[in-house]
Amino acid sequence: MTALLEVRDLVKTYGEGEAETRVLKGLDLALEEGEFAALLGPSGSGKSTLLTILGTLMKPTSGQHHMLGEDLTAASDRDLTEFRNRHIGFVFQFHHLLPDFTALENVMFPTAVRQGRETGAARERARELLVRVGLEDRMEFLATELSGGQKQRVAIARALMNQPELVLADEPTGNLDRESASQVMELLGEINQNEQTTFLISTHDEKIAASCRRQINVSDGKVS
Ligand SMILES: Nc1ncnc2c1ncn2[C@@H]1O[C@H](COP(=O)(O)OP(=O)(O)OP(=O)(O)O)[C@@H](O)[C@H]1O
Repeated sequence: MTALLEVRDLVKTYGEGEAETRVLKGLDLALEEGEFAALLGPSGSGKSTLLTILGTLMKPTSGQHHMLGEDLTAASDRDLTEFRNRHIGFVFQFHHLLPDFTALENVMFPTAVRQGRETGAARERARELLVRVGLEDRMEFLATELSGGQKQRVAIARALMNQPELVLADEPTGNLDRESASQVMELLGEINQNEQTTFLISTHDEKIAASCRRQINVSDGKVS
């Protein structure tokens, strides 16, 4: 296997002076292509902070960050945005769907906005993805007309729109009942198997973590 991403000696502090909180304290982590990994750790241990940095949405205070052979450590904000749009998908606990738009529009819009136009190809890809996540009969439903599990499926389809190599999921099942949670995990597992997409999934749920092939524990600012 080839390393998809690697961070070394990652440090992240929030605040300054007396208020300074050191959250990541020299964390090292490598993810191989095609991994399906759970990110575990007590509340406040820095899981979201790590995902935000791996997603290039925030820079670390210090440390190295490489992905797909690119050194992201010193990249400009503009380059990071482009890199993120091409290579990384996000799924959050609260799906952040646009309530007044349909499932199809929610999947298609981020790409359309980025491209500055709505292409037929984007619509086709969004349709395919919604079929893929089992929502072929809900494409034209408004986000508000969907169940929690269905909304999360839409969010997963949206995350896959640009065929990212890496999907970062922050508590993707945190808001779901047990059955919807295991369906969502099954779906992520299928996508991982079929498309070799790498997944890093933060969770507090031991069962969810056990269903992943690798468990990564964060404690005291490092991977233990
Ligand atoms: N923007 C911020 N400013 C200051 N402190 C922050 C900020 N974001 C997070 N923190 C602090 O960093 C620590 C780690 O937070 P983070 O959200 O990464 O933890 P987590 O492991 O994801 O927690 P949880 O499991 O509860 O979601 C916490 O102590 C938190 O208070």
